[in-house]
This record gives sequence, structure tokens and C-alpha cells, in this order.
Amino acid sequence: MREADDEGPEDGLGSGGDGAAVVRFDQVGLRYDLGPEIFRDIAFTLDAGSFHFLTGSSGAGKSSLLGLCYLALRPTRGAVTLFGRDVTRAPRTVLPRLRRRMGVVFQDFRLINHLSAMDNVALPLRVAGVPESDIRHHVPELLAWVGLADHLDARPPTLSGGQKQRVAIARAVINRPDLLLADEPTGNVDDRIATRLLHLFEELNKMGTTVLIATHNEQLVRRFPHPRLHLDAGGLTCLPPLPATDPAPAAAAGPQRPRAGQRPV
Ligand SMILES: Nc1ncnc2c1ncn2[C@@H]1O[C@H](COP(=O)(O)OP(=O)(O)OP(=O)(O)O)[C@@H](O)[C@H]1O
Repeated sequence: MREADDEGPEDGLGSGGDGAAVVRFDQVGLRYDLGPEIFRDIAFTLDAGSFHFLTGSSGAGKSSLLGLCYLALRPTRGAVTLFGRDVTRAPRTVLPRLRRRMGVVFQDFRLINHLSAMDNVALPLRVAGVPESDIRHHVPELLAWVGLADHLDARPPTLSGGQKQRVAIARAVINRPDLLLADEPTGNVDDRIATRLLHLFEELNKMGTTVLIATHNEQLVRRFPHPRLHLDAGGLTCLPPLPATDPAPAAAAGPQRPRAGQRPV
């Protein structure tokens, strides 16, 4: 993991900020074009190593907030700080470097259709220059953990929605990012697999990744005791974990899961 301050002013990023905050929003507002303001004065901090759910009804702005975090969107007002740097007006040239520190699971997956599941997941490792022998070892292991051992060579158009989603998750976590942003990552899978995926996120979190997961799945939110950022009517409230109901089903069945202290792959 890199330190929060390993990029200097020459990066075109603003300086300053709390070194322990991976994400900080200060009085952020957002509107699309000439539409209404969908966020008003949103303020929150994700400390390094924290795990939060992002909740709110459909249209409350969960995807938009994640888009602000990975700088696909810029705030109309206020300030966004990432990894201790003010990135509110950071030039586009710094985006690839910032995004290499993030794993993002998009609601629409954004897989590369002409590449196999194996090659889609291997992509961040190849970009990072990881030796091919390591890739051949780690990628199948992770795909097996998400239940896709028999689909390594499958191309996305031949996969179901839930299978594509799991490839997208594997791609997002394979290089153990500093920050994981996931938009409805369990929206297309059954309860057992959803629980398994949440355990994967928790293992990643134990290794230091800061995690933010947008979800509608209240049952899942109740099973995993993490605080919530809740969006409602343009505002954001930080809420404690929901009280637990039923325990999470065992995630033990299936391939051995990655453990804290090891690479997740
Ligand atoms: N590209 C866009 N142009 C204009 N308005 C948009 C755009 N994307 C989102 N919006 C509006 O912003 C608001 C928040 O949308 P967003 O997709 O962030 O909500 P969400 O909470 O992720 O919804 P869902 O749970 O249904 O995915 C909605 O009113 C939506 O219509």
C-alpha cells in the first residue's frame, strides 16, 4: 500500500488534507447540467481501513456519490479530498494514477467483451507489471473463490448477469486497492453468493483496503455490522450499523477464501 502523501504538488493535485482520510467530502454540491441540485452540502470522511455501506432509495444518488469518489464527476461546489490531497480541480492527467489506487465495481460491470474472464481480471495486474506466472496462479484462485472456476475462458457476453458481476468484483479486488468502491455489487447474485462476496470485501478490508459499498440489500447490511452513509433528499447522514437479525450463512463451502495477511488473489 502506498502512503497517503506519496504524490506531491507537481502532480497537479492540491496539497493538504488529513493523512488518515482516504476520502473526504467538504460541503459538496452536485447538479447534472441545468437540473436540480442532487446533493446539498454533503460532508463525510472515510478513514483509512474503514468499511461503510452507502444506502438510500433508488435515485437518492448512490452512483453519483461513487462517481464523485472516482472522479468521473466533479462537484458543482465544495471540495473532494482523496488520499490526503484536494482533487476537486485535479487535471485529467492525474486521474489514471489516482484510479490505479482504487478498485471500482460498476453497476453495469464494464467488462471488456472480447477478453476472457481470466484476462479481464488479469488486466490490472498486467498494467502493474506483475509477472505472468503470478497472474496464472492468483487469477484462477480468485475466480474460483467467487464461484467461477469453470468459466475462466468464458467471454462476458456468454456469462449471466451474476457471473459478469463476479468477474467485475474479482477485477476490482485483484490488486488489493487502497480504496474499493462498489455499486450494488450483489445486485445480481443469490443470498449465498452475496454473503460470500461480502466476506471477500471484509478480508480485503482486514488487509487495509478502505471499503464503500452502495447497496439496497438491507438483509446484507444487517448481517455485516458496518456503519452506513445514508442518502436522503440531497443530504447525507452517517448512521451506526443496523441491528443484526439472522446470522450470515457460512461462507466456508467452496474454495478456500483468501485470508488477512495474504494477497486476496
Ligand atoms: N447522467 C445524468 N444526467 C442527469 N441526471 C442524472 C444523471 N445520472 C443520474 N442523474 C440523476 O441523479 C439522481 C441520482 O441518481 P443516481 O443514479 O446517482 O442514484 P442511485 O441512488 O444510484 O439510484 P439507483 O439505486 O436506482 O441506482 C437521480 O435523480 C438521477 O435522475
